[in-house]
Amino acid sequence: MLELRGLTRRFGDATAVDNLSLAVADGEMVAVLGRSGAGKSTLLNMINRLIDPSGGEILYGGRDIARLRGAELLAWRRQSAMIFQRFNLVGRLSVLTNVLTGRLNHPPRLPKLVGLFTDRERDIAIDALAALGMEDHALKRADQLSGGQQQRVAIARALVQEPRIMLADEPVASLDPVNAQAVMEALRRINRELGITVLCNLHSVPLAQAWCDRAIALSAGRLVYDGPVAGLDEPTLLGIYGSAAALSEAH
Ligand SMILES: Nc1ncnc2c1ncn2[C@@H]1O[C@H](COP(=O)(O)OP(=O)(O)OP(=O)(O)O)[C@@H](O)[C@H]1O
Repeated sequence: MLELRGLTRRFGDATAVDNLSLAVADGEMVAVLGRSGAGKSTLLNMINRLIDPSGGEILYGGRDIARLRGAELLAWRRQSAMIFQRFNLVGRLSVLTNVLTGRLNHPPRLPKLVGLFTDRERDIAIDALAALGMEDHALKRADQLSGGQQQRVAIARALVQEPRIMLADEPVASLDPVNAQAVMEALRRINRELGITVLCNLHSVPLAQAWCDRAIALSAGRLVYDGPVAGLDEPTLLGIYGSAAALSEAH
């Protein structure tokens, strides 16, 4: 279980995440909603420790993640894989090689730096591509794929880290509706079939309602909703987004 207690991040005088407390059970799929600037990215970046909290605790399995250093911090980053809006694949490399780069931080590291992956690692990478319906594309150059396919490869690259949690920051924001659905479906599948906890920042309320069980919503860094996506009725959404205009942008 992931538990946040009084989690806070300030940037100068501004408070991006403000005294946030909540728990996420293993295997949940949670949408993180809120207007632009509400603190969603800061939240995920703190969980992965790309950003250090100003205060509060991030507990996973009873350990305070906010205090990890060195090898323990690297191990945590492997366990809590991040997905970004930009897929950051290397276009001229094959899909399979891109996925294998997700293993670079797994020991032994030296052979991998010169491109030597074991057969087992190749099997893990192929399995990850298969879990995302992408195994037939393994030998193509990454830049030959559509945006949605590239994002699924990026998710496969994250999967080979063998994470417990997937932190997805606007994973479909740059995709057309068809590709956005395919990527959300892929996240849902790895959540259900592999039991990986998914926290997913989304700009689209309908996508959250279609693919997630639970939503949490932030407004100016504060938690303003935490409950089932079915509870996101019009008055609740107006409260989260502040105005009908802001809400209509989230549809
Ligand atoms: N490195 C930084 N330095 C200063 N302020 C920052 C920094 N990162 C975030 N902020 C501020 O913190 C607040 C929350 O930003 P954050 O990016 O977490 O919001 P968000 O909900 O993810 O927004 P978006 O949906 O636009 O990505 C904003 O006011 C932002 O300007």
